[in-house]
Amino acid sequence: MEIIIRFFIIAIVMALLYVFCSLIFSLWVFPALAYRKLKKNGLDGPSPSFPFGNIGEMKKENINVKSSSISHDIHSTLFPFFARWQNSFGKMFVYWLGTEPFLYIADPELLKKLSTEVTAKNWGKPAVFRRDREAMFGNGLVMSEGDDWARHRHVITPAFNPTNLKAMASLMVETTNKMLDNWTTLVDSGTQEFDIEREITATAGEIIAKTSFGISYQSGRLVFEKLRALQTTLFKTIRFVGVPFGKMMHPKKALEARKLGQEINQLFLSLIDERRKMITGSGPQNDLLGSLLKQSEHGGFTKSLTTKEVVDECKTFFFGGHETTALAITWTMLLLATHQDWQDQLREEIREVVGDKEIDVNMLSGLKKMGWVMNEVLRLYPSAPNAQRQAKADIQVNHELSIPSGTNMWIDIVGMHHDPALWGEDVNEFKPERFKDDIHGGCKHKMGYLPFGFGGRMCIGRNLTFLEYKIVLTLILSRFSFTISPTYCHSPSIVLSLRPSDGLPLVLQPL
Ligand code: HEM
Repeated sequence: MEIIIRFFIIAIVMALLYVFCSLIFSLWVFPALAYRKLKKNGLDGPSPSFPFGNIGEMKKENINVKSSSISHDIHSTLFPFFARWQNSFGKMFVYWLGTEPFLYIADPELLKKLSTEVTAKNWGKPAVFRRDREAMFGNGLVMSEGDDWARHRHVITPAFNPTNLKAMASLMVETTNKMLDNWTTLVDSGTQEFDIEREITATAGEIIAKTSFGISYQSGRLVFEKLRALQTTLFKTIRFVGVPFGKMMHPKKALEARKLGQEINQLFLSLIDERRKMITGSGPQNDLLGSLLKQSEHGGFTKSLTTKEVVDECKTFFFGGHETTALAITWTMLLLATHQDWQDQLREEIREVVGDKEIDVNMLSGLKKMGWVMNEVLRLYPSAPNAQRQAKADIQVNHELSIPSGTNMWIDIVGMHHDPALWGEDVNEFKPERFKDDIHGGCKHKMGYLPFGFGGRMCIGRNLTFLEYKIVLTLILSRFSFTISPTYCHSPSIVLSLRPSDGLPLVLQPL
């Protein structure tokens, strides 16, 4: 008996020792070794402290600046710590989120070199974010890696072919007109001020619900509400991403996020179930969900997605598909409200290109100035303000830089879009004409303008966005003029995407 007890105690001590050593290695030794390797390249950065890394400084400086005047110099207000560290360490340095070192990159030349060294399939996403955002994206296209990513991308790409996009256009027109009819009724009954962010987000939500999932906004509302609640739960609390056991600092929020994630999964599972029953019929199944299901039923082993993967893609598209586009249109409305000359120019262009005719997809390419405006808005206010990567193997960039496998990278898109060295001294001014004869807007480096990301992992939905952006804006500008409300407070903030913290109140006037 005594021997058994002794054996039992030794086993427990060994197990505890193993857990302790694993923790020390994963939280201390491995990150420190990776850091040393990075530093050998001559990289510097702010000094971290255990176990928070540089999170303390970042939180302290991250004050939500609200102002009645509108400055587009948002990098220094959104990321004051990055702006400060750039001044001290340059456009590439190492900082720490908890016990995870991150290579900060705002140098387009380095990105170009990395892109030639690493193919899309071999780029990973930082494990720390994959875990943190699991409830939101699961292992959908945004977060998947390697062969999984290639398979998902292969299955999803056909859903965005020009024929499918064209078929979505009439639903976009119909849904936008419904919003505008409602605005007309409200203006007639005395309302002048509208929260445009809320309006556009609801309409973009309705568009994605109809075009991607073949459901009404009403049916999709529960999903939207839960996704929004999940987004707020995940991104609005003081978070400790990368800090060991960071989720335990907000146990209630972590549980809430998990529960919301499971409820959203369940909602999508019933949606998929219903569509699976329909797919045996011969009706058109060319929306996103129809395409995914068709592929998973008939795509063959190498091309198919499991039901769990289809759910993850649905979440990714429900969220990514409406929020980013809605925000691009919202920021455009702000910039046009404060630049009446551009509002007039776009209206004139619409008169010339569309006239009194119904909008036709083929006309949209003629809206050149609208394209410049969109590019300039996405430069100043990129809906996706950063991109993240993780090296899946050692990367050697010429003889200059050696990045060890496992290195996390943070690509500061806002930082590059607001860099005077790349754009000139007028970098923070709204000047759509930059894009007149140049798709890079006169940026001194082709990789300095990345609103839709880069390389093979570039945004899969960008053509859908161009289509929706031009249709919604054309219809709004044809029926309303707008000015900024005196109650507007300029306070861009990041809740995963870049958004106006307090909405966008505009005063509308029917034309
Ligand atoms: C203004 C609108 C949009 C912006 C600014 C935007 C921005 C981006 C950016 C920067 C990336 C690259 C992220 C990275 O490299 O880590 C990306 C990827 C992605 N976007 Fe978008 N996006 C927009 C609209 C859309 C729409 C409408 C959809 C879907 C309907 C969508 C779905 C995706 C997906 C699935 C990926 C991951 C692609 C991959 O990794 O292969 N996006 N987007």
